[in-house]
Amino acid sequence: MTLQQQRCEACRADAPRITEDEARELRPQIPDWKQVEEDGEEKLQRQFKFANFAEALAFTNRVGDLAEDEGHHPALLTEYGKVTVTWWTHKIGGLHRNDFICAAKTDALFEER
Ligand SMILES: C[C@H](O)[C@H](O)[C@H]1CNC2=NC(N)=NC(=O)C2=N1
Repeated sequence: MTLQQQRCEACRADAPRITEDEARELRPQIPDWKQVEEDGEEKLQRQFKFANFAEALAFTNRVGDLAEDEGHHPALLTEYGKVTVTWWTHKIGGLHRNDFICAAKTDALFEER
């Protein structure tokens, strides 16, 4: 199954961080995302461009709905014509498979907008 077809699992504090090998295998499915380190935590981040603020806000709310459906939540920065989405797993202070699934699902929302 592709990442977009998978569902997030309930993340637990003792959940395993994604391994470098797994990440390397999954990255081609989310080519527009970059892996960043912030406050010592690995995160996935992508900036989406829009025509104006209203479209950026509409997309923001759809990502919010996705987050609620999956029980997994991003950081969202909404600006005029831009939305920066950052996924990581707070409980483990780093990246879990869930974050790759949610990044792929976020791309699907952008593509079907
Ligand atoms: C109780 C609730 O399910 C947990 O706090 C969830 C909520 N959403 C979450 N989102 C993210 N990104 N990481 C988490 O660890 C997390 N935990």
